[in-house]
Amino acid sequence: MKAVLGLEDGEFVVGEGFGVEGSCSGELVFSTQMTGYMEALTDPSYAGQLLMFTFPLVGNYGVDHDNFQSPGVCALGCITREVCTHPTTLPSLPDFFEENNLFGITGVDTRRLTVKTREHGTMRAALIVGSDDGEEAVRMARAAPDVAETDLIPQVSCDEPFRIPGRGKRIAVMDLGIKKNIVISLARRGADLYLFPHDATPAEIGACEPEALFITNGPGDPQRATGAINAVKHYLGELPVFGICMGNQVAALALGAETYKMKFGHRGSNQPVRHMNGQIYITTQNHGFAVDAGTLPEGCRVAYENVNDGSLEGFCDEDLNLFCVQFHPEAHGGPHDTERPIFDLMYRRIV
Ligand SMILES: NC(=O)CC[C@H](N)C(=O)O
Repeated sequence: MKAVLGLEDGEFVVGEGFGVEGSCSGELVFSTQMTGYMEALTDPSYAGQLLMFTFPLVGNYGVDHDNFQSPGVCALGCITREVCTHPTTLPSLPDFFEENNLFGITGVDTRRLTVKTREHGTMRAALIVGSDDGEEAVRMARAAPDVAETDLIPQVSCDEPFRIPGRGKRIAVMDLGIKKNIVISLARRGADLYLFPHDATPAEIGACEPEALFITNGPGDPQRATGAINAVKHYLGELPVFGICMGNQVAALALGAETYKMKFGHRGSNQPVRHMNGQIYITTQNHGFAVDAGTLPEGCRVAYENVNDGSLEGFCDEDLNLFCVQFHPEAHGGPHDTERPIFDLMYRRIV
């Protein structure tokens, strides 16, 4: 089956399709992770994006549902150099894509397209499976809305509040598209979790009598997370506030700081961050927006920065008991270096 990937700059690449015939368009992003392709594809923060892997072989250990970070694939499409059709025991990625009506393309020089994305900045793209009409793919790419104009959070947030009971501290979680392993990391510490939809009001959140507020990861522009920004504004200083990834950005916005769109973002399981004490950690990341550290108000302290580009990777405010990170300490996929220090620190801060 033919497939074609079109870019907004007019280039198109013809390859071999997998999954089902059809098309999608959105932002083309690359991940440098070497494993963890199912964790990434099912990460709700990839909603609205076509996910391209720089690692040349994807799917070589099949599809294991234990790795899923949400019930299904959230990325719009999957772009690979080579996809494995015969993993040893588990179902193959192409078979899974076919059964679940998903779009994939293989035979693409993803490293070249990654270099191009790094030079040009993130582009809109369209993937058509079942066709090699490159001109049409380019047209679709150019017609795709900008990610900052798309309401992605409601697509992946829970519809109704729900509880994941634990014997420990009560944490209200604003679900902007939470990854399963964040739930696991919090539950492992005994947390009694109350999850709320993205538009829950402070009063609705308050009904569970939380001892802390946690803002999750999520897709798209953090400025669209207005419910979460309001919740942080409301509870800041009253409850400890924690955030991961979009949660970090939301907390900064609630404090009056600014976020910006990065040229091509950080996505992968090999992103080095430096704690301000000098220690380097290798982290999992998936973000295209960042907090402008220079706009953080007085009282906030930068806790982590990215080793590659110096961008903000975490900050805290001791007086307000606020602590957030831009990277993903829950990993999955990726190294577990920061799971214990970050989640232990967050949990210990709940008094
Ligand atoms: N993983 C996330 O929470 C990503 C946050 C936001 N969507 C960004 O791209 O920066």
